[in-house]
Amino acid sequence: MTDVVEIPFHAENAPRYAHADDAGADLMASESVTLAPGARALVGTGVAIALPEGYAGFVVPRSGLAAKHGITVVNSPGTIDAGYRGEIKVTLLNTDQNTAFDVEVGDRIAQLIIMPVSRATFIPVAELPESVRGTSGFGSTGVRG
Ligand SMILES: O=c1ccn([C@H]2C[C@H](O)[C@@H](COP(=O)(O)OP(=O)(O)OP(=O)(O)O)O2)c(=O)[nH]1
Ligand SMILES: [Mg+2]
Repeated sequence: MTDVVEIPFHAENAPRYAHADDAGADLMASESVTLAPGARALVGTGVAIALPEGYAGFVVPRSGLAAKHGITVVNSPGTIDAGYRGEIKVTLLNTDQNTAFDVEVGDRIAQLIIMPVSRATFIPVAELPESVRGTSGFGSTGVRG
């Protein structure tokens, strides 16, 4: 890690890095919920933070829950704005079509990545500068290989 950002928080359980050099700090559920197959739920973490100006938090899934149980975050990455002082919540989705998933209080349900972000000034122009890609996209280079 290159820099350490100090982030005031308000909660019982702080987001927690499992290893000192992890990018994501785990977020714990503050409530229990059962996700039926294919169901989603907005799950509280009990955590509120005050990010410094110029930073954002991104709520992303945990790969273990995804690979083993099909649990993901609907709006991944969920964006935590620097000015947001409310509780961080996680929109969990159970993509498994057959098996329900139980979330217990204290379970690590997602992780929070803190990143510096740029603010843009959008400048109206008649034409955009040329580029190699131009307007090609959406599989223009082929979808396999
Ligand atoms: O996964 C998420 C995403 C967002 N938020 C909180 C923090 C964020 O700053 C705020 C607004 O998020 P966003 O801008 O993504 O939602 P919106 O639907 O555009 O709501 P708003 O109109 O309040 O901006 O909701 C979460 O707690 N979890
Ligand atoms: Mg918004």
